[in-house]
Amino acid sequence: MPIHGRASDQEKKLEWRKGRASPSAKTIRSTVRPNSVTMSLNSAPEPDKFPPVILTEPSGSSAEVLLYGGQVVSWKNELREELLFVSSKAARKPPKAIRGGIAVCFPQFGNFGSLEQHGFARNRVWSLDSDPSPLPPTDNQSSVDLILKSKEEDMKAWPHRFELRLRVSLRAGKLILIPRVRNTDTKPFSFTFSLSNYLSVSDISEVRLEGLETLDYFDNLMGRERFTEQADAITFDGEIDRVYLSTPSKMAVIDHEKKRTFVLRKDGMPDAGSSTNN
Ligand SMILES: O=P(O)(O)OC[C@H]1O[C@H](O)[C@H](O)[C@@H](O)[C@@H]1O
Repeated sequence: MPIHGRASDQEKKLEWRKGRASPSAKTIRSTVRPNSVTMSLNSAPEPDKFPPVILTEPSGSSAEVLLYGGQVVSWKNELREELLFVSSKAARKPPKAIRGGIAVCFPQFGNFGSLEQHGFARNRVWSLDSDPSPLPPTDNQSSVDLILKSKEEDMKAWPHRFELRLRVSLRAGKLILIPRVRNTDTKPFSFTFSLSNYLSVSDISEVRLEGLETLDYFDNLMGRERFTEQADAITFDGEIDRVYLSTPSKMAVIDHEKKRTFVLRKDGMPDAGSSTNN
């Protein structure tokens, strides 16, 4: 039964998940594009000592990226409309992860392993990356490069040396995230990874997700049992928490009430999670 009636600040969250090994750098690219959107790099000091990086671009859109978690916590279009959801209860400092925006889950997605839910990268303080090569240097207005390196304290739970990089670039109508993992250890390691996008939508009953038809998925609400999607598009009549397998490079989240479509594109991450969160 569809849910009717308004629920402000409801969100639709999509996750992309990947697993890889081998001692080399791996680039994964994902782009989220609403109907239209664009970003400058400024630092505005905040009392919590983790000043956000503000990206802007000429058409007036903007994004806010925190060193805490390497997390995008705001993306506004040229009309200054917020496109991402962040929980009003989220504290933007350790030790708790920020619930919302675009969370970087590494080296574990969800509870697919023995680490804390979604790994530790989302509640560590990242640094600005001064050497993003081989990616070309960015302009300072609309992109930022961040890095998280392995620390001794994390080696107890996950004994691998790594460098996790993230480039966030704002363009007209697009937000592009390029994460890269480098194994700086002497032995291979495996990991799972996701960029968890909390997209802001008007009313979840007015939203449909296209691109996952006929795919197999694990249903986290059914003991991770495997099913095959039968619907033409995913709609949300209640809580959903699934991981779809071998997903296409393009998916669309259509918000009928806001008359807005998010087009999600990805490279290098085979699976996609779909869940509702309030
Ligand atoms: O609340 P978080 O730790 O950020 O996780 C949010 C969600 O992430 C994934 O979608 C999991 O499959 C869900 O079970 C979980 O609720």
